[in-house]
Amino acid sequence: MSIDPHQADPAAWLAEQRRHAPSMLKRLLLTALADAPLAILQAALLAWLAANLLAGQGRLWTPALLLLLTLAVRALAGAARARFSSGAAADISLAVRERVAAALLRGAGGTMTPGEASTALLEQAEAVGRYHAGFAVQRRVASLATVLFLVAAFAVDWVVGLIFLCTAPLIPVFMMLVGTGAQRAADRQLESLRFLGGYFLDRLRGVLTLRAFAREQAERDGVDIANGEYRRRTMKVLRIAFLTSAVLELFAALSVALVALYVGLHLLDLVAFGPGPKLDFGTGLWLLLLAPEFYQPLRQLAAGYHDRAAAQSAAQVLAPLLADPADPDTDPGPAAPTANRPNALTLEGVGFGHGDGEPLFENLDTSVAAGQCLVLRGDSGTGKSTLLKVIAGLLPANGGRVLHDGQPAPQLARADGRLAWAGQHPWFVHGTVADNLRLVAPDADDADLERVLEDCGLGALPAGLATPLDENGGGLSGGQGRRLALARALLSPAPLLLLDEPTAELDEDLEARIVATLAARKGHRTLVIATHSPALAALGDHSIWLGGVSHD
Ligand SMILES: Nc1ncnc2c1ncn2[C@@H]1O[C@H](COP(=O)(O)OP(=O)(O)OP(=O)(O)O)[C@@H](O)[C@H]1O
Repeated sequence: MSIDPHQADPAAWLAEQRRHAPSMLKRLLLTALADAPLAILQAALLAWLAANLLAGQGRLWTPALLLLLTLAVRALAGAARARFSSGAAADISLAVRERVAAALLRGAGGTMTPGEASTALLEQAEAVGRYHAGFAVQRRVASLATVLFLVAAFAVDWVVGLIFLCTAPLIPVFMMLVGTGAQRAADRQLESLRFLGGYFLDRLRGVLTLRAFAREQAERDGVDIANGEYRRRTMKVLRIAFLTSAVLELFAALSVALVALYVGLHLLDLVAFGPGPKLDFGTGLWLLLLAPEFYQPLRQLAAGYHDRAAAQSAAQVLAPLLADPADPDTDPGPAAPTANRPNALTLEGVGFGHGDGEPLFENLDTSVAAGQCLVLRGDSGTGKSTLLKVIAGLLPANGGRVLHDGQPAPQLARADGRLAWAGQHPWFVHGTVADNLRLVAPDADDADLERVLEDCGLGALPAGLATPLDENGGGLSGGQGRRLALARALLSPAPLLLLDEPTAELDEDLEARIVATLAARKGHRTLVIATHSPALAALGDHSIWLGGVSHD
């Protein structure tokens, strides 16, 4: 994946995502904060009721009714909290998912594999929502609730307050200790999921080829291995999560036992410190009931700790992806076309090489006026398609620059209809020929569509405009598919057309027709054509030879 993880600060980006559900998160926080005072009240009412029962006093209705009321309010607050929590998680995940989808459509994902893209859209967007509705809220709730419980405990018995104060930090300290390991395990799990997603998708796409070569069993074994690795890494994350909660349960249980021991000894007058005679049965029971409630928010915080690790791993990928300047939140939109349009296309010292290898081409200079035709020629593999991609902004030039109308070239996906592309392996939507043509000209009538099909030698399709096809062009021959892509580019209103071998593998008559069609478009559109065909190359006002050797 070509995303630079240093483009954006993942931690700041992650924190910022709470803006997608501000009111839901506020309501969630309020209902979550209500739990601690209600727990203190519930424990007090229960202790009051028990003390009155034990003392045989008649005032049972008041504490019993108040207790029922508190239990009901607490249950309602819990239900509301669950509702707001799932609502906030869904809102945030949806907003992040929409932005990820838009970024991927703009081409911001660079060379992300399909598996990486689908993981970003599904699991990683989900992890961000889960973190904000879970751990991030619980962190604030736990700190405020802890202070409230401590104040209540210290106000009644400083020894119990001290036990709470000394044992509470054990939980966050332990969480920090396991934190690095948990983060590493979450990263590795996510990496494995991304790999598995891509691997599985690739095999599904190529299932017919695999079957033809009798490779099903070998590939099934491959999927099993990838799946086993994902399972192993998931189990590691779960092991850390379960182990963490088990240790935290132990801390909490020991601390509750300590409070119980102190209260018991005190009630038996076996300890000589603490508030002394003031600690009666009711107060002792209240403190005892308070103890598990005191550790509850911290335990919930710890339980959500692996959600935090998952969200941080997700942010490492999503933050740079969404830091693309064309993000709807940050992009002011494409620059308005300039009134002065001296050149439709200029290459200034353009060079490109894949990775660290030898440059495919360098120092290319040319200036193509609006309405002219630039032809790219050269032997197979010399870089014609690559140069088209650089001109389209699908690949970044390693040197020099490409100017469209005097402006730095936009990426194809962000060109806002200023350029159209017909590649060697065109993509179609699942539908009819008409559906695919109307992608670029929604208002075109059938006569317009039939005319452009005729121009591209597709006048005799079996079902005409209603001919069905799938996304790989299935339903048409390879040559027909490429000509349909050409027809789509011609139908689009884009002033600059980038065409990759539009006459490849055509017989002479069809080639002549395409050449005539493009000749008729010259003057109205600027054409850049990669081709091996001398007839098509003859249209060029300018040509670039790649590979250095001209065979003309
Ligand atoms: N993603 C990539 N990574 C590394 N090398 C690549 C990549 N894509 C293409 N190449 C290499 O770049 C070179 C130029 O490829 P390109 O498709 O631009 O050639 P071309 O001139 O259009 O060929 P043809 O006429 O056969 O279509 C080839 O040698 C190819 O192997």
